Amino acid sequence: MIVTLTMNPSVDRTAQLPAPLAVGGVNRIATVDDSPGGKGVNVARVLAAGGVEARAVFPAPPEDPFVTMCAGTGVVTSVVPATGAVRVNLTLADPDGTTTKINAPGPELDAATLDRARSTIADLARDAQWVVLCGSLPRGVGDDFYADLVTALRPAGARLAVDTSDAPLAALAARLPAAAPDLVKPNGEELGQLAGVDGAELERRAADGDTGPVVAAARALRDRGVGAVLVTLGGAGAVLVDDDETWFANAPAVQVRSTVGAGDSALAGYLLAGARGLPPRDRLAWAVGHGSVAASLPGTGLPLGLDPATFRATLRRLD
Ligand SMILES: O=P(O)(O)OC[C@@]1(O)O[C@H](CO)[C@@H](O)[C@@H]1O
Repeated sequence: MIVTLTMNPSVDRTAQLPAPLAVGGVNRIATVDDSPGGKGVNVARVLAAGGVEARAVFPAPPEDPFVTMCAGTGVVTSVVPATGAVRVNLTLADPDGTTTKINAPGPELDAATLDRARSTIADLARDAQWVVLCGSLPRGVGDDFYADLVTALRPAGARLAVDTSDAPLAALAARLPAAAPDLVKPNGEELGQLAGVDGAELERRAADGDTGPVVAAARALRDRGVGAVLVTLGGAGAVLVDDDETWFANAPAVQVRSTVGAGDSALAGYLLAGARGLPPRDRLAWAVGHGSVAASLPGTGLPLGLDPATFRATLRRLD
């Protein structure tokens, strides 16, 4: 079983605009769609559709519409009882696939909810192959939350993945190697935050075809105890440093309709390939395959049950 934890889940509301977003102007909406989101929820949905037993853990009031929305997707959940309503995150989708995301802060969590979340995840970790800690932390949760959890869950034996950004990511970086996860999945900017280098420069260089700085930063993280580093670089492809192998994959040419959920789908693809015992090369191919299909779907569209024969990334070994 793979367990995901999303401390700040969200109803993802996608407003499809008939014309490009006019900042400061009046914008009309063509259609609106709501789906259950939050990084760990997305990961669990893709895993379950790929045939791997998965469970999404998140705090929410048990009667929150978000819980019903999740049930409608069939994803298995453990709801940690909380009081504040689940946030609504807005995606403004331009006709050309450009997305503008406006993420709400989410409800403040109290100490009792945090304790319940920690004990729920600790119980589930005992029977899990992976525990995947995902997304931003709402108010009331200290920046060290993930770093503390990685340390606390280590004796349970499950492998641990972290996909977050900003302050919680910086807190994790400050605690390496003691709190080193088995897997991190940063984008270029987050890799910069983790490795203490300029992420915008990493992304610029990768977009120009030079993945050298990304590879160097990812390898530096391995040297600091992180098991594997899967870096998603959007249209510039992806890099995986894993099992002492370094691989690059180009981004398959797809018509991008919404990048929301693409990183989560890439992470799920990596885990799906791993669950089949496949080597790093295939883990990266599956990651990129899932990520690119997600990017081709509107809103928080997820690749649910893909045929691996359709993965078209070109891979290059870099070591
Ligand atoms: O605010 P966070 O937790 O960083 O990100 C939340 C979020 O943007 O991440 C998912 C896409 O990765 C969406 O389903 C969701 O709206």
